[in-house]
Amino acid sequence: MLDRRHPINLAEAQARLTTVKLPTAIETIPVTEANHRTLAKDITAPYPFPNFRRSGYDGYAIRHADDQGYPKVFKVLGEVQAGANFDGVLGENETVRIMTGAHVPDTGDKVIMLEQTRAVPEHDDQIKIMTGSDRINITDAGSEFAKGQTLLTAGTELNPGGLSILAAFGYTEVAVYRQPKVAIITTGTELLQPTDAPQPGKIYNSNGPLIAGLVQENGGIVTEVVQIPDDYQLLQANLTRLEAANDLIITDGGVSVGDFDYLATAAREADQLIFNKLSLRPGSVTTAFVHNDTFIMALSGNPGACYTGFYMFMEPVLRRFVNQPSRLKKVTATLVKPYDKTNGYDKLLRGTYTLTATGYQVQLHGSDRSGDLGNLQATSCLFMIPHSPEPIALNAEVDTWLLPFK
Ligand SMILES: Nc1nc2c(c(=O)[nH]1)N[C@H]1C(S)=C(S)[C@@H](COP(=O)(O)OP(=O)(O)OC[C@H]3O[C@@H](n4cnc5c(N)ncnc54)[C@H](O)[C@@H]3O)O[C@H]1N2
Ligand code: MOO
Repeated sequence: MLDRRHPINLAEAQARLTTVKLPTAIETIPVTEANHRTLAKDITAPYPFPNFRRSGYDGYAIRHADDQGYPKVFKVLGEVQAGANFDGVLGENETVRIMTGAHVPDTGDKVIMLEQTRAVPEHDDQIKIMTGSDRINITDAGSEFAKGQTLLTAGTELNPGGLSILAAFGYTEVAVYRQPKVAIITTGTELLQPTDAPQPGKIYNSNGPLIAGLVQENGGIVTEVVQIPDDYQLLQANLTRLEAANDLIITDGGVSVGDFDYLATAAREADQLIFNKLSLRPGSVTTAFVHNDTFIMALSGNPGACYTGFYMFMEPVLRRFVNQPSRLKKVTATLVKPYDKTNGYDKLLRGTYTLTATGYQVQLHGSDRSGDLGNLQATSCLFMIPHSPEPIALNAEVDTWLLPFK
């Protein structure tokens, strides 16, 4: 029997997904592995930074009292390399040669740059400072961060800049949100293994690598990509097995109303059905449900629908798992290429965009068909043609989502 489904629109489907409980958790990992991970706790400065008075130049450290009457010869008490410390005391017209980044002696009040000095022939222990300097050329201890100051706040997605701040304070480990473990089940008796020879009626599994790449790119850990024929027992067995070891499951195909669309059956029997019909093309059959406490995103088998469905529904879930908003940037763009078809459903098309002086411009790139995949490489945005009995006007303003990593 054909079950009645209740289509909802994109916004409603996305809103429902934000209420799904996710098994988020915090883990501690090495800082060296924390790029693009989300901080779970504020990071504070364990000590002032810099934690010593630091020379900003290669030159000579002198006392204020001696900072006059140039040109003048100073006695050089020693040399302070970056990393070294000079324990002595500067007396009248005494100096130390000091390198950029080195600890300035407590009695040094100013650093005169090397370029403002001249050697004193036959007196290696002397230096002639030719002119003074308005600038101190010393970075004070604590001038960038005071002890206890917040360096990075919880919720920050770390990048190499943030990692360098952590490293600067000697942090080796950091508390971050755990990445979701994601299993992918592709379904279809028509699917060949990559090593199989082409056969009539059969196709290679292109959505498996597509979804796996998208999950990884958006912060998930792909634990398995399973390929099964249309078989309800096999599907159930795999769902049960993978639910036990994963945070999220993405399935692909078998979600429509056909005789072998077993994902639709599984969704009907789920603990919680979130939606199983969208008033949106492609991907009207896209389904979401919770089974054995695991969120399952059932994407359409049609490659174009699989792709748009991932970005609209799965990417925000993956990002929420690590406490981050979606990376898709929603903008309004001007439709600069005619699109003459009408549709009872809203249409989400694969496009390319440019940013001009007057704003974003968008156009369909390649095919608008759900079963086509030739434009997935070049697509840089998705844009919405709202349902209407009339074709959309050229230069109409359309909702557009700029895709990440494109
Ligand atoms: N009687 C109806 N038939 C269909 C309807 C409908 O409302 N009534 N909806 C159509 C629409 S719209 C879509 S979208 C598809 C959705 O189908 P499924 O998501 O259940 O996917 P399948 O039927 O399994 O496959 C659809 C298509 O995609 C190919 N496919 C499947 N898996 C892969 C893969 N891993 N890699 C590449 N291509 C794949 C599959 O061979 C089919 O060609 O249903 C319509 N039918
Ligand atoms: O829902 Mo389907 O619109 O062809 O992808």
